[in-house]
Amino acid sequence: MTVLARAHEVTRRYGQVLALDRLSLDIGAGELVGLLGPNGAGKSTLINLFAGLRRPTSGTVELFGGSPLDPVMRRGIGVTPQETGLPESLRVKEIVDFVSAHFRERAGRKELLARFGLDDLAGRQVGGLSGGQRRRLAVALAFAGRPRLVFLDEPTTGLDVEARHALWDGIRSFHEDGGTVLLTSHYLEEIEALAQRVVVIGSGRVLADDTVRAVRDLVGVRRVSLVAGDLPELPGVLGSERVDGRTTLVTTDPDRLVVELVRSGTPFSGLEIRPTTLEEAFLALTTKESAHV
Ligand SMILES: Nc1ncnc2c1ncn2[C@@H]1O[C@H](COP(=O)(O)OP(=O)(O)OP(=O)(O)O)[C@@H](O)[C@H]1O
Repeated sequence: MTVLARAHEVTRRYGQVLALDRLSLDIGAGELVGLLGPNGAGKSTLINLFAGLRRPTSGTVELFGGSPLDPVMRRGIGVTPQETGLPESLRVKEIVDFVSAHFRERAGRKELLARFGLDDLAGRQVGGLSGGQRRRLAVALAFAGRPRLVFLDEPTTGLDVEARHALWDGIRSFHEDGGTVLLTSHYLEEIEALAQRVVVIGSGRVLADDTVRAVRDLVGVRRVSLVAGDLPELPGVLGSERVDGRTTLVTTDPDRLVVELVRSGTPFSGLEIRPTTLEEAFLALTTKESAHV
C-alpha cells in the first residue's frame, strides 16, 4: 500500500493541553477513512498537522513522503476546515475560479459544482447562500485543485438530510475515481455510510483502527430490549433506557444477562437482542478509555 499521509509517534501540546499523545496513523492511497472521536479528542489537530497548518511538538508527520510544510506536497491535498469564512460579495463561480487559480491541475468549474449539487447557484453571491449551501461550497472548494487526498473536518455539520446526501455523493464519486479521503464526523451514520475504515481517537490516542464492523465487534456491545416491570441488577449493563414501557439495556454480555434475568424470576416479554450502532460501540470504547484514566 502506498502511504499518502503518515503520523508517527506524534505528540502535540497547546501549553498544558496534550491534544495528541504519541499518535501513529497511516493513510493509504485510495482509502476513505473516518476519524471518530468525542469533542476535544484531537481530530482537528491531526488534520491541521497533515495540512501543514501546525507542527507537531514531537514525532513526525509526512505527506506524500515529504513534509506537510512543503508547498509542493500541500498542492496535492484539499482541506475543508470546520469553519470557513468566504467573501460574501463574490459569486460562487468567482470563488471557484479564484481558488482553482492556485493550482496547476484544476477541476472543471461545472463538473465541481455539479458534483456537489451547486450547479444552479454558480451566479449567486455567497452572501445570498443559505448556511447549508455555503457549507457545500466550502467542501467543493477542497476538490478544486484535483487533489489526491482530501481532509474534511466535519463536512456535513449543519446540513439537512438532503444536502448531506448530496455531499456524500460528491465524496463517494471522488473516492470511486481513486481519490483518498480522511473525514471527521460527529454523525456516526456518516462514517458508517461512507468509510471502509474507522479510526477512533480519544484523549489524543488511537483507541481503535479497523473496519466499522470490527470496531463494533471489538467492544461486543449488544442492545437487549424487553417489556418488563422493575428489573433486578443485571451483569455487564453499560446503560439503560425506558420508552413506552419497553426497556433497552446496553450490555457487553447479553447471554449472561438473559440467563440472570430468567433466574431472577422477573416476568418479561418481547425479548429482542440487537447488535449496536457504531455510536454505541464508540461510547463504550471511550467509556472504557476514561475508566483507565
Ligand atoms: N489553538 C489551541 N490552543 C489551545 N488548545 C487547543 C487549541 N486547539 C485545540 N486545543 C485543545 O486541544 C484538544 C484537541 O482539540 P481538537 O480541536 O483537535 O479536538 P477535536 O477532536 O477536533 O474536537 P471537536 O470534535 O470538538 O472539533 C482540546 O483539548 C482543545 O481544547
